[in-house]
Amino acid sequence: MTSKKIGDVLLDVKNISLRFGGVQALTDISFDVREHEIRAIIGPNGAGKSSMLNCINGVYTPREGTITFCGKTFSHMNPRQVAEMGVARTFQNLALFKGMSVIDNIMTGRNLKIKSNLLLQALRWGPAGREEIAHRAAVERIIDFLEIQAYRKIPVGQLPYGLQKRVDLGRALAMGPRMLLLDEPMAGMNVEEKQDMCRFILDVNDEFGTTIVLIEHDMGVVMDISDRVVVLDYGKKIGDGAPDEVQHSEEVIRAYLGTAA
Ligand SMILES: Nc1ncnc2c1ncn2[C@@H]1O[C@H](COP(=O)(O)OP(=O)(O)OP(=O)(O)O)[C@@H](O)[C@H]1O
Repeated sequence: MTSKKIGDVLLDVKNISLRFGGVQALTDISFDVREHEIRAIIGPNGAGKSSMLNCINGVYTPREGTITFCGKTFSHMNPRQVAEMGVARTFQNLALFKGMSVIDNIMTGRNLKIKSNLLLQALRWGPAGREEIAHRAAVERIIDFLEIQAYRKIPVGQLPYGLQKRVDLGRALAMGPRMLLLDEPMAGMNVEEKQDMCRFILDVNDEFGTTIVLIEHDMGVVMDISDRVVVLDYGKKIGDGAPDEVQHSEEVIRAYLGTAA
């Protein structure tokens, strides 16, 4: 789609299988994500998309298979370790503190980067004070980038849903990720909010060089912004390729696109 430079493989998912009791959520899934790519994961409800994302960011431990990120292979990893390796994530059902302001919510994304101890932070003394100033500046840059300056001090719970999703993106960006996992970033949005979110995703990818893996149900969005698409159905991979290829695959049309609303 664009002339941007796609790099080497950043994430390599190999032969991942995952079960929940009697439910086979994922069966032998393999795909890769290249540096600077926007990679979509699509499929009908219950296809295994969120489970796949949860395997990548260490929330679920797959029964079989490996995940290699930045050349490091793991089969067991907790979410904190994954975050420390540079993977951030947004959630389908927002993971924000509704009573806290926009700025403080985004600041929580900096937690992993804060080095000074709690007492020094509380006193805002010496290095802790300087560190806090640097983190606040980073948060302000994200607020400007996402064009939410007017809402900085407002409790997130008072904002419309589309803006809350933008704050959730800001929280993830505050982690300074190399790869961003977005779980249905446009869900529940109106057309205008979707257009805004698309623009921000493309800008994050372009300006920060962040690699993006997203789950999305809106086919128009997926086809517009993705470089490559993985298609899951009943936990199996049934398609993988450029949006055009995937769109014209008979198996994909039968399983998903043909039945899309
Ligand atoms: N924590 C869990 N415990 C038991 N079963 C689960 C759990 N999470 C997911 N499943 C099951 O695994 C399968 C895949 O679910 P998953 O949520 O990954 O699909 P999805 O493609 O993300 O669906 P949706 O588009 O509806 O969000 C489904 O059959 C689901 O019921």
